[in-house]
Parts: sequence; C-alpha cells; structure tokens
Amino acid sequence: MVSGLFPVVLEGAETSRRGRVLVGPIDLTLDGTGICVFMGPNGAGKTSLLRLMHGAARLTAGSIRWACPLAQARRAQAFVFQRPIMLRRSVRQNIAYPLRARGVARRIALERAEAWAERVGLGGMLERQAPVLSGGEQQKLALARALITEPELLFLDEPCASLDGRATREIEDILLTARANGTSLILSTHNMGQARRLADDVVFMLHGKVHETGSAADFFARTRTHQAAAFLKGDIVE
Ligand SMILES: Nc1ncnc2c1ncn2[C@@H]1O[C@H](COP(=O)(O)OP(=O)(O)OP(=O)(O)O)[C@@H](O)[C@H]1O
Repeated sequence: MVSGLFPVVLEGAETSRRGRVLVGPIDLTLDGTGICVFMGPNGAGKTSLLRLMHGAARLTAGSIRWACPLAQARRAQAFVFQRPIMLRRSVRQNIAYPLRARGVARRIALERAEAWAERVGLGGMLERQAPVLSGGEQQKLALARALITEPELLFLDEPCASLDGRATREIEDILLTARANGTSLILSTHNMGQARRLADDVVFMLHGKVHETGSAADFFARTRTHQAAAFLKGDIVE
C-alpha cells in the first residue's frame, strides 16, 4: 500500500551531540514499501538514524522531508524500542494506553486492547502486571501497543535482541502480518537471518553513514562494497 508519508527524503541529514556527529550526513530516499532493514556493525548509527527519522533525536543539519506535513507524519508513526518501557499496570491497560492518551473512550480503548492482546498471543494475560512479563512477552506487548494506533509506519530498534528463537519467530510473524496489512516498517537488526527473512530493502550503515542501499534481493545476491560483503560473511568490519 502506498501511504501518505512516503517518499521520505533525507538530504544531508545529521544529528550531533555535544559537537560530535552521531549519524550523518545522510542522503536517502525511502518509498515505504514493506520492510526496510537497517544493518551494520555496532555503533554504525542504526539507532541514531531511526531516532532522527522519528524526531526523537534532533536534526542538527540537513533536512528530512515526508510527503505530508510533519505533524501529520509524526501522528502516523510509532516506535518500538529495544527494551520497551512497561507501565506498572496490567497488560490490558498498557496496550490501551496510547488510545487513552489520544482521548479514546475507556471502554472502547480497553476493548481494542483486548483484541490486540489476542492477536499478539497475550490474550490469556490481560490482567497480569506488565513488568513481570518475560522479555518476549514484553516485546509482544510493545508491538500491540504500537500497532493499536494503526500507524502507517512503525520503527523498530532491534526488536528481537536477546530473545530466543521461538519468541523471535512470533515477533517476526506479527511484523509480517503488519506488513501484509499495509503498514510500512523500518527496523534495525544485527541478526543477518532476520534481515534475510524480513527485508524488502536494505540500508547498510557504517561509521554513521549509509554505505550501501538497495533491494534485499540485490543486496544479498551481490553486495557492491567489500565492507558489506565482509559483514554478510560474518567477518569483523571496522
Ligand atoms: N546519547 C548518546 N550520546 C553520545 N553518543 C551517542 C549517543 N547515542 C549514540 N551515541 C554514539 O553514536 C554512535 C552511533 O550509535 P548508534 O547506537 O546509533 O549505533 P548502532 O548502529 O545502533 O549501534 P548498536 O548496533 O551497537 O546499537 C556511536 O558511536 C554511539 O556511541
């Protein structure tokens, strides 16, 4: 599905902190088709670029232009962090929270939360306190809490870091369903298998810059740079 947010065009986009450039300058155009995966070694700038695009990090140079006005673009986005924050409330209340914050009536918000809990496999845990859930369950809760607002675009920062195979598969199934329902996803991962399973497009990052970008089919078939080739082989890339 083509959404109103895309294409998003970054030109010389940069974020700095205390005079140090964390990521950039970035020139990149994304069309929002399916799942775009940011790959690259530790410290390459994947998280910083996700945060910059979402407005959680300050744009200190260049521009980021969405196809719609910025306020509208922000409302149409959600972000799932590597370690999701759990409110000290029940699973149901956690999932309902973004709707309540947007002024949706309590009864309706809780009903929708129940439906989303069911979809992500937490239907049997509605009354459990969220902070006692396992890592995988917390990540599923975070996904339900993001998807309940029906975002056009979902950012995810290493959504399966430190999860086991089964939890990873369950999370990936939720992401693939979101994609099938027309949500655009941009996610960072270290996990090569995950990138191969999920990516429609790849952005390979190195030293705070975009090093190589293209369709996943092209990227995995023949990388253009020796650094990307080395990374795919599992070599250490510095
Ligand atoms: N809040 C911050 N303050 C100072 N430096 C930061 C901050 N956040 C990130 N950095 C630095 O910015 C650079 C990019 O980090 P970033 O977390 O974006 O990379 P990454 O590719 O997501 O790495 P990882 O895979 O290890 O999470 C790193 O050098 C990091 O140390």
